[in-house]
Amino acid sequence: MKYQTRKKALILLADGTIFYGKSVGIEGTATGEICFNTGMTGYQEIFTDPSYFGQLMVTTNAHIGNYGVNDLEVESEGIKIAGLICRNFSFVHSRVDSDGNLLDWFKKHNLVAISDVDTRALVSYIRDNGAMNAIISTNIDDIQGLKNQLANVPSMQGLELASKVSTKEPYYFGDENADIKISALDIGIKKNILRNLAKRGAYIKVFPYNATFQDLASFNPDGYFISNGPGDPEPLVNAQKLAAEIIEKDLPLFGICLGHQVIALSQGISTYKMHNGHRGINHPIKNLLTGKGEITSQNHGFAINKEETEANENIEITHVHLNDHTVAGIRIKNKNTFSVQYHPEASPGPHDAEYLFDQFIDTIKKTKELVS
Ligand SMILES: NC(=O)CC[C@H](N)C(=O)O
Repeated sequence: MKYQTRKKALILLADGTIFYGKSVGIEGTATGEICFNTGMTGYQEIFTDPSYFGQLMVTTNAHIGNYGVNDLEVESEGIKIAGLICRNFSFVHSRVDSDGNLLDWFKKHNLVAISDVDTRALVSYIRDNGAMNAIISTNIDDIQGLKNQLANVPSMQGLELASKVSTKEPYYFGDENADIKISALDIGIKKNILRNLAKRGAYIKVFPYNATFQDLASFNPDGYFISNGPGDPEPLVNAQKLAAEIIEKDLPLFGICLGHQVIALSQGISTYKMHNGHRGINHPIKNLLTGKGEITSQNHGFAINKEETEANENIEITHVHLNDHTVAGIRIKNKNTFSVQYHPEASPGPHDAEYLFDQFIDTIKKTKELVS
């Protein structure tokens, strides 16, 4: 498609600010909370990460689409972001193992995407003014109509979205003859978490968001896992109850991101909406148990309350985010539960934190030895 012939498109923020750009070719309107990801690679993994459900993504990488798409580089079936806002959109791509073009993939999923936006100005604006809802559209003439539509978009605070992306039916992942069995609660699980567990010798049964402890326990697992996912963790009362039960019974439990927040809530620690979340693949973390630094992949807009965590004598803070000192990891003292706010499975991102999967498998093995 010729650059000059593309339709004008706009981004209208909840505070009335407007940014203009050009449609990449799919006409329409999309709404959600606007957020930005600073990763320089991994757009396809980001677009398919269920944690982004309900969010309009601004990519700070100046080029999107240049390496095409690959059917294997997905974190779930289908695109999960609500819409894309970028600087330069590549209508041609070049990469030996790509299976196709990003625009064709967007067309297949009917994703509204806007390019030629001054993303540096937009990101600075939302960085300074905080997370907010927005609407993007190729119908640029009826601003009042768009404002009315935007006013009806629910706020991310208090929003339950896990049920929208969770599996409807339980399913299995990995080798059924594996030594270790894990029951995973899917509140928006990324595939690479399952790949990381399976790679370490686990056979996993994945359960829907509303499964009970009895459901998960019926698989006779050696360990339990609570996944990442979209939305506010607070309304996820079923998952919190499940976490509390697993912890109470002192069974091995690992939680990532939304799962980490659910575990904290189950122990009476509150969560809050951050001014702007952490979304990128170079976030520095300090592991307080080893003193070592890690560069990590992150994607979250909520966090757990630090003062309450420090004051809770059953919980130890194991990791902190070095940019803003928010809590990045916890463990329950004298129990086999730990969780992190970031993404050890990366995809995209660095692999510094993969040791957490080893730690989980070791915890499971030790508990198994004690039981047998
Ligand atoms: N990646 C995630 O699990 C995100 C958790 C939660 N939806 C948040 O924004 O904080």
